[in-house]
Amino acid sequence: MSEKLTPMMEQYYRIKQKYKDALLFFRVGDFYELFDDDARVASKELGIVLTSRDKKHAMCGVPHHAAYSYIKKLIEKGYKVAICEQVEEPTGKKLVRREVVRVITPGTVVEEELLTTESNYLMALFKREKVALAFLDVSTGEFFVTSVKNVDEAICEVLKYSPVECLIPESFEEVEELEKLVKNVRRIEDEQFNLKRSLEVLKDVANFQALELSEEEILACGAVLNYAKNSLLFSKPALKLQKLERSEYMVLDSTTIKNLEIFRNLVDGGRRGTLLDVIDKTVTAMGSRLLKKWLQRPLLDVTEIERRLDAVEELKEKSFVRRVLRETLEDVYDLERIITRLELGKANPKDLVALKNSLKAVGKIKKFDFQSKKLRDLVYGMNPMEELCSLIEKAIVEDPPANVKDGGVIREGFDEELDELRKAKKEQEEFIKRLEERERKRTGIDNLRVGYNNVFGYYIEIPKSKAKNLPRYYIRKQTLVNAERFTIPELKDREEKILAYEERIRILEQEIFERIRREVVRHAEKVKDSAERVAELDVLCSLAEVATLYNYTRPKVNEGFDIIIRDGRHPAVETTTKFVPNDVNLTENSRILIITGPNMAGKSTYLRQVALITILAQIGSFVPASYAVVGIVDKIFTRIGLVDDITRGRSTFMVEMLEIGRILNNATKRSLILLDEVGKSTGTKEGLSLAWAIIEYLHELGAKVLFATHYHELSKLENELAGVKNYHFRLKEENGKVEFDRKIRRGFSKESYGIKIAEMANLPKRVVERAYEILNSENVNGEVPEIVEEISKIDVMNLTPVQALVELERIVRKCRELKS
Ligand SMILES: Nc1ncnc2c1ncn2[C@@H]1O[C@H](COP(=O)(O)OP(=O)(O)OP(=O)(O)O)[C@@H](O)[C@H]1O
Repeated sequence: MSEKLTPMMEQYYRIKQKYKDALLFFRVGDFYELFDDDARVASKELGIVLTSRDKKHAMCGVPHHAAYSYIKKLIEKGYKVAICEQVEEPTGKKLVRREVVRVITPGTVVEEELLTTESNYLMALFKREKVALAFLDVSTGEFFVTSVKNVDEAICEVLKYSPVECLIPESFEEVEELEKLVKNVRRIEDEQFNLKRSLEVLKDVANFQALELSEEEILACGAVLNYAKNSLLFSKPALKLQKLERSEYMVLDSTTIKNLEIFRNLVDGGRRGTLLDVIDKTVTAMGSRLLKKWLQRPLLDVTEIERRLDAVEELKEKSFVRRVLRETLEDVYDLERIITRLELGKANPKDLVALKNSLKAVGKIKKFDFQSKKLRDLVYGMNPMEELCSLIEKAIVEDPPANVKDGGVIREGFDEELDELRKAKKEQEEFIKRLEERERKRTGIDNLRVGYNNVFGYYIEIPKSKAKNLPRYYIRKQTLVNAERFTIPELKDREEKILAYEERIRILEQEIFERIRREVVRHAEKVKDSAERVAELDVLCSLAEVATLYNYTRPKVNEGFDIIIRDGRHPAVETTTKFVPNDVNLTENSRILIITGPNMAGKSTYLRQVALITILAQIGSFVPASYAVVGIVDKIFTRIGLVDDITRGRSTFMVEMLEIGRILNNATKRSLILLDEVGKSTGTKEGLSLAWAIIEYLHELGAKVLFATHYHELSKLENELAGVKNYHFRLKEENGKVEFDRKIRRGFSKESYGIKIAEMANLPKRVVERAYEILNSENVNGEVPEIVEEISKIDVMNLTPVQALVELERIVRKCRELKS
C-alpha cells in the first residue's frame, strides 16, 4: 500500500509513527485533519463527521481557528493531542514541511483557552522506602516536591492537590487507589524513573543543588520534568523547586479533608458549600489559587499566623481602603500565567498589554500605606517596573490582535523602519485608489471598482453588461454571475510591491514583538515576585472581607494546649441555616469530650465546626465565634460517618478499624481528633468495648478529642479518667411538642429520644404508641434481665485471661451502678 500513498500521507505516517499514543492534529491549510484510528476516535468523541481521504483513509477535521474548543474536549477525556503544524509557507506544489510543535496533555497545558483559573498540577509518584510526590503546574511555573511515609499519606496529598494527570512507575501496585482520585493516571516504564536522566533535566532548575533531595524525590521530579519536556513545552525549564516539609504544616489526613468538606462537598464533589467556597472572596486568579494553598497547608508557626492576623485585622478595620485596594487588585490579570507563557514563547500580543495594565495596577497598589508589618512588606516590595511598562506601552497598540502574524501589533512611531515600510505600503494603496478613479474616467464606467481578496489578489471589477470594449491592457482574471474581474499591468505591479511590503512588515513586527518578549523575560523574576505579593494581598483582603461579612472574630493563637471557643459556628452551615452558636472548652482536664444526644441534634456539625475554626485560625483567618483561643494543633484526624469500601472487599467495620488504627498510630498530644459514633458498625457490646478502649488510649496520649456517641455507657468514663468530660444535646419539649434546640450542655442526658424523633418524622400514631408501650414494659426497660442475658452470652472458654478480666471488670462495674 505504501507506494500508492501521496507524499503528504507518507509524511503523515512518518510523523504519526513518533506520536503513537497521541491523537495527531495534522495541519492542512486552514484545517487540522486526523486520519485512520485517530479520526475514528475524534469523530466519536467530538461528534464530528467521519469522511475519508482518497477513499483510503478514514478522516475528520476541525477548522484551525476553533481547534482549541475541540482539543479541550479531548484533553478533558484524558487524550493526548499532538499538534503538527506547517512550519514553512506553502509554495507551489512542493510538499510543505510539517513538524509536531506541541504535545498537549491534561497536565501540560499552558494555553489560556484550555485552562481554568485553578492550579493545574502534573504529578509524579515514586515509591521506595518513602513515597516521593512531585507536583508541577507548568502554567504558573509552580514546582514542589514532598515525601510521605506510605501510600495512605500519599493519597492524602493527592486529595489535597487534585492533580489532573499523574505519572507512576508500571510496578506501582496501589494504582486503583489513585485512579479513584485522578482521572488521568499514566503508567510509565520503570526505566523512565532513571537517576541519570533525572539529574540531567534537573540541573536546569536553578536551586536544585541547594535542596538536598532524597533519591525518590529526584526521580519523581525528574519524571514530571521529562514528561513536560517531551510535550515540547521547553528545552530548558526556567523553574524554581520548593521542597515541602510536612512537619512545617498542619497535617490534614484524607478523610479529614473529605469529611470537613474543605475543598469539595460530600453531596456532589463540587465546590458549593465547602470551606473554600465560603472564604474565597478573592478577585484575582492568583489570589484564589493561593487561598487554596493556604488551606492545603495551615501553619504551625505562631509568629507568621499572628502576622497574617494583624494584616487581616487592619484590612477589616479600614473598610474603605480595602474596597479601593480590591478594586485595584481586580485590574491585575493572571500575571503568573502571563509571565510563564512569555517565558515559554507561547504568549500573544494581548498578553503583553495585560502585563502592562497589571503592572500599572501594581504601581497603584505600591502607593497604599499600612501599619502592619505584613501589609507594609507586601506593598513596599511591589515592583511596577515603570520602564518595562512604558516600553510595552510605546511598542504595542492598546487592542492588538491575538496573533502577531495578523499584523497591526506594533504602534506607529516605535520603529523607524517599520514606519517607513508602512508608509511605503500606504502610498501604494493610495496609488491604487487613484488608479480606480483614473480607470473610471478612462473607461467611462462609473461603477468600476478595485477590490481585493486572498485568492486572486487585487482586481478591477466591472458589471457584466459594461465589460465590453475595454482597453487592450485589461486582462480577464475571473468571471462572476453579474460581473467580470480584470487586472492591468500597473495594478499587478503595485500589488507585488504591496505584498512585498506586507511580508517585510510582518517579519519586522514579529521581530520587534520577540525583542520585547525577551526584554520582559529578562525581568521575569521581578514580575513573579509582584505576582506573589498581589496574590497574598488578595487573600488577606478576602479574609478581611469574609470576617466583616460573616462577623468573624480574631482568634488568639498560641503555643498552649487549650482550644476555647465562645459562640462558635460552622462556617458553611451558618450561611444556609439560622445557626445556634455553641461553646467548646478543650483543656488539659477537659480534653476528651464525650458528646451524646439524639440523632439530628447537631453532634457532627459541632465536631466539624471545632475543626474548621482551628483550621481557619491556623491559616491566619478570623473565625466564626465571639471569642476563640486556639493552641496550635499539629494534625487533625476525623472519623465521621460510615463508609463502605466494597471495591476492596472491606466491610464498613474493617474500614473503620483501619482508620482508627491509623489515627491511634499517628496522633500526638497536639492533635485534634474527631470521632463520631465509633464502634457503631459492629455489635453493641463489642462496639462499646472498643470505643471505651480507644478513649482510654487517647486519654493516655493526651490528645484533644471530641467523641460523639450513642453509647450512653461511655459517660461513666468521666468518673474514671481525669481529662474526660460529658456533654450532651437534648430535645426541647414544650406543650408536648419536641424540637431540637441545638445547644450543647455540660453533663450527660439519660433521655432517649429515638421514638420522639420518629414521632416528629410523622410515623403513624399507632406505631409510635406501640413503641412507647414496649419501651415501658419490664423486658426492655429493666436492666437486670439485660445483664443476665449479657453474662450468658460470654463465651468463657474462648477468652484469653486478659479478655476475661476485662469482661469481669465490665460486669462488676455495671452491677455496682445498678446497685447505686
Ligand atoms: N448549631 C446548629 N444550629 C442550627 N442548625 C444546626 C446546628 N447544628 C446542626 N444543625 C442542623 O441540624 C442538622 C443535623 O445535624 P448533625 O448532622 O450535626 O446531627 P447529628 O447529631 O450528628 O445527627 P446523627 O446522630 O443522626 O448523625 C444539620 O443538617 C444542620 O443543618
